[in-house]
Amino acid sequence: MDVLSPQRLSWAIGVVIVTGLLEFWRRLHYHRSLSKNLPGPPRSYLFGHLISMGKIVAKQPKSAAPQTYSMHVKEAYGLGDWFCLDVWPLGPTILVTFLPEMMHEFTVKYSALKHPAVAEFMENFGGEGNLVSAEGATWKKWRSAFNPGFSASHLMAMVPALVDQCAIFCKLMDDHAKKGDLFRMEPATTRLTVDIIAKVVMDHDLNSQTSSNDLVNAFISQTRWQAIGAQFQPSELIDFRRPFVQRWNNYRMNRYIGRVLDERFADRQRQSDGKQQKHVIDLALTTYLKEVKGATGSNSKVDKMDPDFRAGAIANIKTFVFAGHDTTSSTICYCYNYLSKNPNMLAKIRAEHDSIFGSGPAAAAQAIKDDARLLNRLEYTTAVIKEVLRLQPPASSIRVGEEGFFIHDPTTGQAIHTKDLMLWPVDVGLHRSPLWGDPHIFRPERFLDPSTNTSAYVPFSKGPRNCIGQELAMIETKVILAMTVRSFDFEAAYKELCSQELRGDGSGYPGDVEGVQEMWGDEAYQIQLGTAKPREGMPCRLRRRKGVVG
Ligand code: HEM
Repeated sequence: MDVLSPQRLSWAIGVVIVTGLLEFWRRLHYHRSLSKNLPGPPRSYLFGHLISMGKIVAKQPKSAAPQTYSMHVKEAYGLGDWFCLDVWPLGPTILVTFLPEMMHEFTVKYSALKHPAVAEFMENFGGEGNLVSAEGATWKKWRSAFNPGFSASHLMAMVPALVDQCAIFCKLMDDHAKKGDLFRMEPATTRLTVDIIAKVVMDHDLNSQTSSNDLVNAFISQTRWQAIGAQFQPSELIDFRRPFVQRWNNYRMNRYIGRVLDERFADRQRQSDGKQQKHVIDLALTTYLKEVKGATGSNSKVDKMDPDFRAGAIANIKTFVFAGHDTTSSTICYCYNYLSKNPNMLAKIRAEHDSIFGSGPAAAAQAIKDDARLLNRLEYTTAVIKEVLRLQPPASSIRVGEEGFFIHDPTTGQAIHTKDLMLWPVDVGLHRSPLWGDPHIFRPERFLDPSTNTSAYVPFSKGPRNCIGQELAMIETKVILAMTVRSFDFEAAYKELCSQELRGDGSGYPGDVEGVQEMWGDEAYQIQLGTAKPREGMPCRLRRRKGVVG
């Protein structure tokens, strides 16, 4: 008998189709049962919340950052401060919360595991074992190894190097001011912050502000080709070039960082005094050498790096370079934008810099180098940065629920079983919650008032998985503001998006002027590009302030 007879083939195909449909239906039923008794927008059995979500997304600017959608869903459907979004099969069933008490339950009181979407996102920016998505013993090992690299004393010691990078940035901004040209601020702050983080993490000069650097070019390309799952643009999922470009970029990053790591390892083997340094790269090597020598009980030199260790170290250095620049660069852009729109606050921050560094901006760099502790006196500047991070937080934590783990509505006490839910404390929602009184208003003074309730303020997340680089981010943003806000007047130039100067700048931004062009009255709304960034890279013009030297 013919094994592959037409009848048998039809039966086989039929069985596969029916099995597939049954499996689809089983999963659909399971996901719908997760969201069945939870609050959320109007829902249907077949589409879950997809239709309700789609209506909201359609009213937003085309490439708005997904983290902003949940706020609009809440407003449009009159929901409370936590609710469910069942978007299966496009994604997992999400429990969104804007409540600090609820977030506390799964980030501080109990640190739930990161959602698999985090590892998927980090795959192309870090890789296996990276600190952001690693768990358990691997995370613990790396976090405790790297913590000393972010101690206050080490960061203060790094300040002169930061000032040198900022001086290059000031020179570039001065050139723009002299030309009076139209340019995008985000690519410039990205190159500044990536040069800073490479210095802090690898003790290495990338010089990307003034020349082309392969590592930085690979990072920028990787961000543009975004990991699947970070953007809700279906067209991106079907671009056949994506996996090839991402792999190529990963190869370039690994090759570059691998070379720096190998050189450092060789240098270290040459140094007989085993000089203790606190750059992330040195801390990684110290951990390794301790492990190897501990295991063999030997004091002799270790000639070769174990390939597994080397891959883990590269993944983590890459992660630091990514996480350390992608978020801070947009924070700096937003600082300029908010200050330019609020002249009273601009005057206040300038007055603070005058009083602490003396009246000429040129003197600030040397003053900071001489005494980095001056940065601790910048109270108003700190409040401005905090307020920028409140309104425009670049990232949130995303966790996964588990069997037997419940979180609670703090008002009603309702217990929610978290199994198979994505737990998303959306920073934008927490930061624009009614708890703040005037949530959509830029008012740095709130952070100077001890009576302000800041429990919902979580730009760096909370608990053991909070941001390891938060102090560095604050320090570098303070340095850059201290060295620039008194020299230049900044003006966002969204009205000039169609200009040839921007269209031909090779930045990759789309120059999109179709459809809705603002969110919460702000044209510089966040889009998703790596982490959340100012739309169109914040086109702007700079002018040198009249009568100011330096
Ligand atoms: C304004 C700047 C920054 C913001 C808003 C920010 C925000 C965050 C947030 C929300 C998390 C938690 C992510 C999660 O739970 O999945 C995080 C984690 C992390 N951040 Fe930052 N970050 C900033 C700057 C930096 C810098 C400068 C560095 C590098 C030195 C850095 C390195 C990291 C790392 C390695 C983690 C993972 C920590 C862990 O899980 O142990 N970040 N950051």
